[in-house]
Amino acid sequence: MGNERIVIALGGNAIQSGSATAEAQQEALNHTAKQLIEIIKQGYQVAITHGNGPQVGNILLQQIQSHSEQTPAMPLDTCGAMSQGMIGYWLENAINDQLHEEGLDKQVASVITRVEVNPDDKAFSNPSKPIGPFYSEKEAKEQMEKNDVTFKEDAGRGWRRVVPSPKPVKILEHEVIKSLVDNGMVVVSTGGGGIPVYRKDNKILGVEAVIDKDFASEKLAELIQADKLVILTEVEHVYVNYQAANQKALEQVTTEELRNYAEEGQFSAGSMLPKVEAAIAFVESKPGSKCIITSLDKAVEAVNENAGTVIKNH
Ligand SMILES: Nc1ncnc2c1ncn2[C@@H]1O[C@H](COP(=O)(O)OP(=O)(O)O)[C@@H](O)[C@H]1O
Ligand SMILES: NC(=O)OP(=O)(O)O
Repeated sequence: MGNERIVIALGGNAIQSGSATAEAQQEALNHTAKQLIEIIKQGYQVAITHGNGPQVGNILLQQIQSHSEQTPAMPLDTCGAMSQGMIGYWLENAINDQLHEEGLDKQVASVITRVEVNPDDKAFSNPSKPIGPFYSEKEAKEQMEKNDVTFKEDAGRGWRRVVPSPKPVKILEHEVIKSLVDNGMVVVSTGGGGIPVYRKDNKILGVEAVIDKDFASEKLAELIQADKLVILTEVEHVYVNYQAANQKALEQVTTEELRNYAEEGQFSAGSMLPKVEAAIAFVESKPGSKCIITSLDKAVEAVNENAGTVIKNH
């Protein structure tokens, strides 16, 4: 098991579990890196991806709030690139410190990753990806009246701005990422689902959107021929009847069972549903592969299939 290749997708709380200050996020990532290092120590080849919903939303707000002729606001694709640089830098520091502390002779690198999307994706006319801070319903509705922005309720947690989230089609840097992993590097890539780009007249152009990191991580896992996709989030399991009196944790589940639960509407759009869809797509793309969805603190047990929701073909 230990020499398997795994893609580990870090969810929101692995980066920002409380305050949004640089110090607090770096602290959260130091904790995350401790889990990652335990996995690396077991001999797994690890490619790390991460979300950027809170961070890219905050960067966008900073652009809007300080916009002037001298300090022009940057577009959303560029904000995505900034979030990759920022989180990649923090992760490099955190993982580097842990490698050093454990005396492991390994290097960590982060790759600014562009992900091609279809400019005609229907998602461009239906913003759905929650980013940035949470607001009350009243605040959200006031902002929607004043500005040309959309807010939606996010899985019972409050209201957030939503932006288009086209499906990832192609990871432009996947060969670079694969060759780094092949050479034993710990690689951080595809941050925030990748920077959304499209091709026009043989040129690559950025587009204002935020790709779902679970879908992009699934694509990466396929392209680098990973054995496992591990999605780390806030909850220890995927549940049916989530938050109801008869809530039940899923421990071992087939893609067929999971698809049936999804069709029953068991998983919220924009939070658990993309993870479930990514899990099904990955497991069905490669015989014998598995996807595990669990919390950050269960990551070490989960890679060995001793915790979380393990999704498999049969
Ligand atoms: N059926 C379900 N089982 C487990 N969690 C669910 C379910 N439906 C919705 N959720 C919500 O999905 C959240 C995870 O999605 P999200 O916060 O978007 O992930 P990320 O960790 O990638 O930022 C959980 O914290 C939980 O609140
Ligand atoms: N880009 C993205 O999916 O980010 P989150 O996982 O933080 O929402």
